[in-house]
Amino acid sequence: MRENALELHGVCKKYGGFALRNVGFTLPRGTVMGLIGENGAGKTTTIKAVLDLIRPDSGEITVLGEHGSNPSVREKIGVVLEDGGFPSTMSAAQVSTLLGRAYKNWNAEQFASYIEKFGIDREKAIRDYSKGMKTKLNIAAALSHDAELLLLDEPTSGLDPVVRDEVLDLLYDFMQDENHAILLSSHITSDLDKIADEITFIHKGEVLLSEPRDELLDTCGILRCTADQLDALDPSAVRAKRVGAFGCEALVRRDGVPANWSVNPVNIEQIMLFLTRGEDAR
Ligand SMILES: Nc1ncnc2c1ncn2[C@@H]1O[C@H](COP(=O)(O)OP(=O)(O)OP(=O)(O)O)[C@@H](O)[C@H]1O
Repeated sequence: MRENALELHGVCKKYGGFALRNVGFTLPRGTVMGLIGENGAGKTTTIKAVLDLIRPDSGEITVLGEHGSNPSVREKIGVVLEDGGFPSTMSAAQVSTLLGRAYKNWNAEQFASYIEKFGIDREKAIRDYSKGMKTKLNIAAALSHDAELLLLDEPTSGLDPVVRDEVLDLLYDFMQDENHAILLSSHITSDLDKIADEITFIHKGEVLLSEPRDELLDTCGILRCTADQLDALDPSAVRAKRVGAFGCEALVRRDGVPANWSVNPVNIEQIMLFLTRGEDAR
């Protein structure tokens, strides 16, 4: 069996008022995983732990079969970090020279072609870029050194819908190699609807679910019912609920609800809202 692109087991990291608690998930090669969660849930902290930019207090992380600090592994990871970036005085041409020294497999022609495709002036200093241009530069860099795993923190935020679609197409092309994998954090759930095979949902530093997206959407739904009906259900069928004065809404497993009850389809955004804001049922 092929090794996983990424494995996290029991990863803990404590800051003053925040802690990652027992974070664990597995990203198989050939898979795009969307890492979702509200602001401050711990997505960036998780990605930084994978990159060995912060040291977890405990737990194990394996990247492409090795420890993330291993230089040969770092070569194979393409990264876009929200607060990462290149010195603002540099131009795209200078970034290419810099990365040509950093990566053995740096492909200057490929980078130049992305830069041209994205309409970026090679000689312009990054400080004069728009937010979207900076993101595009970072994505071009991540895709230009023969990486096998992309770790992308909010790669499409700040991009207009047309460029967002272009970026998703590039990620789709990247995934044509079945050895490749992508972990991508995003608030833009419509992007995840287009590209993610798996969804990992992190809430207050804990993974609440990590499942194939289609299975999640097929097996779950929204039930609108009375409090008595909700109480009559097997508790294991109810993943989250909201109880109001005039009725209840619950995120349910379809197979735990009587066949003659109507269960509405659910999307990723609704699941995220339920698990974040609904009463915790499980
Ligand atoms: N170096 C640090 N020292 C102290 N606290 C930190 C540090 N880095 C992150 N945190 C805290 O950890 C929590 C999680 O932050 P993180 O950036 O991982 O969230 P996130 O899910 O990526 O959020 P967002 O969607 O807003 O980017 C936050 O409360 C943040 O303030």
